[in-house]
Amino acid sequence: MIAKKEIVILAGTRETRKALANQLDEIIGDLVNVKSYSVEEQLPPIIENQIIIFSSYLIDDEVKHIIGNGCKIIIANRTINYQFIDKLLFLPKETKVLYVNDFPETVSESIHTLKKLGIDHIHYVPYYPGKLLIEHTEIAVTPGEVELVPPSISQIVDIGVRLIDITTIIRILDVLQFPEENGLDIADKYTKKIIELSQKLAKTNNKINLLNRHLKEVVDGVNDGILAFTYNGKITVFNEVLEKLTGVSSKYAIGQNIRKVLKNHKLIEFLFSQTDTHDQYFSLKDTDVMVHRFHLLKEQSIVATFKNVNETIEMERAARNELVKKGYIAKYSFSDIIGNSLELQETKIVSMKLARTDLAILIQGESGTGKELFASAIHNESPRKTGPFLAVNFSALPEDLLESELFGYEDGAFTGAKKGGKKGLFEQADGGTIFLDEIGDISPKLQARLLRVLQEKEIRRVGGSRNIPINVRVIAATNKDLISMINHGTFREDLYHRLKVLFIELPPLRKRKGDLPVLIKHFIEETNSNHVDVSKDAIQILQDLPWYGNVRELKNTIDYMLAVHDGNVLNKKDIPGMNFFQRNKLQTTSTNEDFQEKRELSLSPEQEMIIEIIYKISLEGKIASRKSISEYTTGHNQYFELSEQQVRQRIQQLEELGFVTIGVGRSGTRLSRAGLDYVRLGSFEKAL
Ligand SMILES: Nc1ncnc2c1ncn2[C@@H]1O[C@H](COP(=O)(O)OP(=O)(O)OP(=O)(O)O)[C@@H](O)[C@H]1O
Repeated sequence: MIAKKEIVILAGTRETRKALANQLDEIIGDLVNVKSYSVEEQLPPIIENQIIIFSSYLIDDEVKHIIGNGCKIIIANRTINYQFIDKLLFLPKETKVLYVNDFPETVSESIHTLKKLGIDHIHYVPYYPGKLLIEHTEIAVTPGEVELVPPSISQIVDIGVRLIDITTIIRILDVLQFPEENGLDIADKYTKKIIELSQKLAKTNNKINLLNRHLKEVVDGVNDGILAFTYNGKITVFNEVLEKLTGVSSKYAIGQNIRKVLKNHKLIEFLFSQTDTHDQYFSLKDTDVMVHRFHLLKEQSIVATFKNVNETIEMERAARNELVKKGYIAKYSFSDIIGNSLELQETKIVSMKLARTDLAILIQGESGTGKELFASAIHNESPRKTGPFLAVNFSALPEDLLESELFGYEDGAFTGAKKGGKKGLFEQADGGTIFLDEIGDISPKLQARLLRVLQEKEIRRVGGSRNIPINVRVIAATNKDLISMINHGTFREDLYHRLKVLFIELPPLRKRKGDLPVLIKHFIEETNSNHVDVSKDAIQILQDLPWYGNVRELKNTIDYMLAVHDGNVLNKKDIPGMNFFQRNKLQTTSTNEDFQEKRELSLSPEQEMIIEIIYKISLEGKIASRKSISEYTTGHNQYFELSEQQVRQRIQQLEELGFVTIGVGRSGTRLSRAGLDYVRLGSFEKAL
């Protein structure tokens, strides 16, 4: 085997030595052995009879002492390292860069090569150690001499050590006396490297195109018009929405000067201005838009967005409708309020008339009489029926929570406040109705705030400083006697008058028992149990009950009976036991109730029934003994069935209350004056 020929590389620095040795190894390594030394590391003793490559003529002085006899010196022509050239190609046009190398000669040589190779879109400022930095640059470009870059420069583009050019390589082969084919082969290898670079660039280019397409789709997909232009006025982004808004095609607009595309001088002035940071309204063709813009300092560009104002209003409306969907909807209308009694019919007729005004309404009525039902029906009958209907219950929430629920809060109003603040119910009910349920439970602090809202028709969020106008109709409801609260100083009279511009009083169910059969039928139908009937005696017993819990209690009773009944009929056995029912009218704040009211407060339905029985028995001329009372209950209503022992207990209680007197021996029990009054005043009209 013939020994491989050998060449020696002598370079100034280790970096250069390694890079050049690698390069030659890669290209002609299969033909020659490559040895390499650098001045910076250690040079060999005298070299004789060798082909020596100098990395540059500049090292001549430093290496000439080791060059012995019979050596052939080739000074390498060096060119830019094509592998990293893309780093320069990606720098924007006209970028000023500091070109850093070790000597003035290498610097000017390199810059010359770069320009000759067509990489002339950037502006090179020469720099080598010892040179004064006069011009300010942010980017330094260096062929592997990173440590020579002045520390003031933050961004370094290392384009790698300059490589030996193809002419030098061909010369080396020539001196080594390789045949011509070898040279061609090498040239191909060299070209292949350059093609690889092109491939790399093409790949990057593809990626960029893809990214650009993607970005264009994103920008076009956005609902707003988007515009970007350089400080010189050249348009770089012009999306589809903006095409529609302006009637100008993006193909024409992009690359064009903004002044040629948008004719509205005020708009252009606004887009360029740096002082006014607020958004502004403009008219584009026939659309009103809200324009927002910001500067991209690094890109020396301005970006602007154009929002269609009509669409924004439409969006707000949709958001409001969404609110309505989320339960802020008035579910009932007057046709849902069941009952044929004169009392209810009259109340409905008056309420319908009041609905059509825009005035505040106070609804008074015992619990379960349908106050919320009426409020909802009034809203649906009012001109605000397409707006939201929001209900808030003053007995359900603590004061602080109620305050922020009602009036909303600003960002950071309190710990845990949602970022960006929150709209309160008054703001959310804009254009609609707010129903203030159990208004009698409102705290003094909230009374003061509510009064101000009703007076000013403005709200101020918790922690906020601006007043927000509101357009809301107020319907309040209470089962408390607000007048007596005013007398006690617990309810503000001025607030009362603001709430009670109009007034509706809902009659309790016991005052309109005629409504019971239709209500019962309605509640049965509501559960889709249309085939179910109610027996006559069950209806009779139900009508006898005092219904202190009103229609809600009746509804619950029917639900119970439907749950426990067998077959197709609700019977008296399905009526729940006495404990199921509300025993008396809920405590109201009242000071001047009459005697009748007092008795209602203290008597349970069972006690009322016993009084009625005693009265009946005495009407028949008989003695109301424990036995006869007990028998009476057995015959009439199994749910009030009382043993003699139970009767004894009950009449003792009634005696304590002053409604009966219990005679000694066989004389039985009689109604007292109060007991007789109770029956005669007719707290309930029915007879057992
Ligand atoms: N006339 C009626 N017709 C049909 N359903 C009724 C009627 N009155 C009340 N209801 C029903 O009775 C229940 C109680 O009514 P609502 O909640 O409106 O009473 P309320 O007076 O607001 O009670 P509270 O004061 O306890 O809040 C509801 O289910 C309602 O639908």
